[in-house]
Amino acid sequence: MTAEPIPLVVLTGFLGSGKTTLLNRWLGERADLAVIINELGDIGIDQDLARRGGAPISLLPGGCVCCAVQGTLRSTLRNLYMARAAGDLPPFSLVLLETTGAADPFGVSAVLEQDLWLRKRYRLRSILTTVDARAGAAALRRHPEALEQVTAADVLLLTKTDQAGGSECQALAEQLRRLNPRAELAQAQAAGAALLNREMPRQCRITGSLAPLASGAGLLREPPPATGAGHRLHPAGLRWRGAIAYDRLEQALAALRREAGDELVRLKGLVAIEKLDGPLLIQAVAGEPVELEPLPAWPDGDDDSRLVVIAAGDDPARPERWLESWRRRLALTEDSR
Ligand SMILES: Nc1nc2c(ncn2[C@@H]2O[C@H](COP(=O)(O)OP(=O)(O)OP(=O)(O)O)[C@@H](O)[C@H]2O)c(=O)[nH]1
Repeated sequence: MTAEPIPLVVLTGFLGSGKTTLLNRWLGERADLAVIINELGDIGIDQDLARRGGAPISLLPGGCVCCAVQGTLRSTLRNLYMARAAGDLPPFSLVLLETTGAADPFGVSAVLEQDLWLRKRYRLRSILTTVDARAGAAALRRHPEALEQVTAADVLLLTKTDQAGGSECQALAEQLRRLNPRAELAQAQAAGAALLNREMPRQCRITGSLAPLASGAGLLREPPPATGAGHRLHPAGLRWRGAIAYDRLEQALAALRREAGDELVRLKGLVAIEKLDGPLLIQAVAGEPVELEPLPAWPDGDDDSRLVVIAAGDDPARPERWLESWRRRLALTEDSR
């Protein structure tokens, strides 16, 4: 085999930090990408929001590529390579992997390092990490996953700078430089898809938890999970049929946020609303206001309403309970989970 390995770029960043938004922009700028989208839960929303264009998009639901679905990442990369070689896919020149917002990017590089077949055919080109200019500092304090993503980055991309004050951005930028002095720091808004071509010198792999370093620097206020404890971020999803009235949706959202408090780190949904043709896209990041956007049509003809919530904490069953309350509050009957 003489062909050059295909470059792989990892796009990571904490939950809701703007990965899919950036991915969509880049998909509009270049047509030579193959994309893999990894989602924490079984019900995907990002895949529906990703601008299709001509790019082949592979979906990896059900857990993080760094741990739960490492095997699926391996087979997805193999399949992509074989399909390209057989001419079944356009001759893409780069694979862009959007991780979940909870992923450890080193777990992704481990997949390539440990698999000889893949190592000959793919080359990790760079790790790009989005950091929310408003919510990023709190995420770094609360979630070890956010810290891992920042420390692993070759490029740190500040998102939502349009919503943050200058001093807020400045303070976060200084914190990021301290945490990862090796990484380049840029505004996501100014980062064009040409960034994907940049070859980053590969750093040595850091093994073991980085959390003690950060705790020492006074960055982590909450204890990190014990080694091997897995993520403390838990997804749950619900699908149902039937449109609901807009005011009932508003009430249900308010009740969900009251019940969940600051354990709710991410909420995404596509919901059928009475008198609307397409779905209402619902998004919220931590304590930020809920964003609602009517879409003109249901993606891929799948017109089930669906809602995904992601909770932080030690009780993996909590988000299921929030969705149970949601279902009862809205009297949803045709649950097709
Ligand atoms: N104002 C503003 N909003 C943004 C920007 N980037 C993303 N958002 C909003 O932030 C929310 C989350 O954006 P996504 O791109 O879905 O974030 P993500 O990192 O893919 O989210 P997960 O896949 O759930 O981890 C959405 O409501 C976006 O519209 C930005 O630069 N400015």
